[in-house]
Amino acid sequence: MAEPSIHPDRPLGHQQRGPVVMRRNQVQQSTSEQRLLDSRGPTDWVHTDPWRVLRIQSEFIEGFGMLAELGAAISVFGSARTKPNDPMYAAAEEFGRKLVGAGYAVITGGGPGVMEAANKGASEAGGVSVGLGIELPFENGLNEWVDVGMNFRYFFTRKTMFVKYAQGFVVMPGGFGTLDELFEALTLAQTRKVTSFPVVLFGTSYWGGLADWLRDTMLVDGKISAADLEMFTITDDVDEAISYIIKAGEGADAAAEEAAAAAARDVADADNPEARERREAHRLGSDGS
Ligand SMILES: C/C(=C\CNc1ncnc2c1ncn2[C@@H]1O[C@H](COP(=O)(O)O)[C@@H](O)[C@H]1O)CO
Repeated sequence: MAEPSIHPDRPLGHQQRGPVVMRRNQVQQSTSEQRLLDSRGPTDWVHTDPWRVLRIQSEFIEGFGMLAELGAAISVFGSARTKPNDPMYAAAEEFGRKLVGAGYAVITGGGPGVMEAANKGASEAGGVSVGLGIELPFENGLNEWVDVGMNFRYFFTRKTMFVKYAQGFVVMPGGFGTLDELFEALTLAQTRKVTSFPVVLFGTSYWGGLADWLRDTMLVDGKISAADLEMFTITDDVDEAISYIIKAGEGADAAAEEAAAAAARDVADADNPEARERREAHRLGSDGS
């Protein structure tokens, strides 16, 4: 015997799902909501790609939500293995403190080593100390100096946050993870996927060999251009690094203001072409050309 219709106003053998009509043997015996609320049934869908896409989306949403109002920030990258007695640990801590002094929030990977040191310096200086952690098989969790943090499941979502919310990068000595983050930043800037930002490689003896190879091999072999080598600077001086970042930030602000003024002029000129001609004539007259 047929089950009674769950929609008293619709006949058996007829089903409407949004704009879709189903009749006769196409009628589903349960509603979407029933299936959503029913905990029985197969669970392998949690390991399927469509479900992963939703998890990835939710990481972007959580990350964007957490960082949207962060303000100016600098990402500090570097080895997870740097010990507290290493001079680079002290330097990263100094970076954390001085970046906060210069008005920046500090973003790290939220892990141990250099990340912990930079978070410690930033937190102790009373600034915003951000940790974007990553779930790893040998999970350590966020270091204790992270004041605003999130643990990401996916490296690529997390890397988007490092780039989207930072106005510059400090790269301390590190391994594969650090190189990955450095070259992601350089590639995005080189391909104009992001506005160019300052990148400081800290530690001349550590990074010097890499810089030499980039110049003597990559550049000579035509795999990069000379301008690409100007996307970063190398130093052993924290104050010099911070001045470089601040100066680049001022340059970027001035360029953004000029671009906004030019856009406003374009809009005004579209309404008033004579004003544009007068301005152009004045410019040509005043520089003598
Ligand atoms: C290796 C150990 C723990 C790893 N824990 C990490 N937690 C958070 N972020 C990490 C971790 N490991 C690497 N990263 C990211 O890569 C960069 C450092 O990698 P490297 O290979 O050590 O240079 C760093 O900036 C992080 O974003 C146990 O000690």
